[in-house]
Amino acid sequence: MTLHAVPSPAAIAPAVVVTGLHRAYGSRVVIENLNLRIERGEFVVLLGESGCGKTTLLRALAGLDAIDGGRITAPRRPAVVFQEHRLLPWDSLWRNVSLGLNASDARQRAATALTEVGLGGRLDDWPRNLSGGQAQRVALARALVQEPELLLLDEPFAALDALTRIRMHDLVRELVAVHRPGVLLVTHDVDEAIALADRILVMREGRIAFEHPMKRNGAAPIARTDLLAELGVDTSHPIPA
Ligand SMILES: Nc1ncnc2c1ncn2[C@@H]1O[C@H](COP(=O)(O)OP(=O)(O)OP(=O)(O)O)[C@@H](O)[C@H]1O
Repeated sequence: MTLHAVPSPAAIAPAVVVTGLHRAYGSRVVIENLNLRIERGEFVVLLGESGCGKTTLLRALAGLDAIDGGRITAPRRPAVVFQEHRLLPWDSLWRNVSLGLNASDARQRAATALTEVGLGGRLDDWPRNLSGGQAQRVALARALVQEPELLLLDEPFAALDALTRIRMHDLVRELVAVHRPGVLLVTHDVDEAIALADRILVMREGRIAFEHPMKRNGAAPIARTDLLAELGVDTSHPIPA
């Protein structure tokens, strides 16, 4: 009889571990002694006032910016989706998606990824023919084709209309459930955070000041008003609908 070893959850490496991260621009400290761990398949959403350091953290995790101290341990290079799609206008959709793949089956893999985001019939189409939501779908396909262990999302839905945004939420949730990367989503949208997060983090002045698990360990969902209060929004006055 042959025994097959089944990896225990503890044997699956986390998507990323950050310890004692420090980042400064000149004398201005932007990230101070920040610690963070994201598991594979975990959807973490990062909120915080403008200027608190969210994008700086994301760019450091993506390897796009230098760090001044601490350590970022990730098994592989993360994939990033930005607010703007950043597709190359002179390349077809499948070439955009497979950029950097360097594989003989690149077109096939791009086709699979485009199908997953609902654009399987558009391989040879061009970025100029896409709506904003479709372009972000292609950007998602381009990220997922790399099979990342960590997926970084920097306000990717912020420029979309409300209905498209909701559809993108559903799509991202499905894709993360299938591919199971760890996810760090930066957003200003409290409802988006509540809709998508397994865990919500609030950053203040370069530190994780508040953390709330959403589904894990049977945790109760956080009330919208409590989250707004954590973000410094005065909720004592009713907000007109
Ligand atoms: N290249 C840079 N040089 C100098 N200061 C910078 C640079 N990039 C960011 N900063 C400063 O670092 C701080 C954090 O910026 P960051 O973009 O990370 O904030 P954020 O939380 O993402 O803000 P927002 O929500 O408005 O995008 C800000 O005070 C910003 O002015």
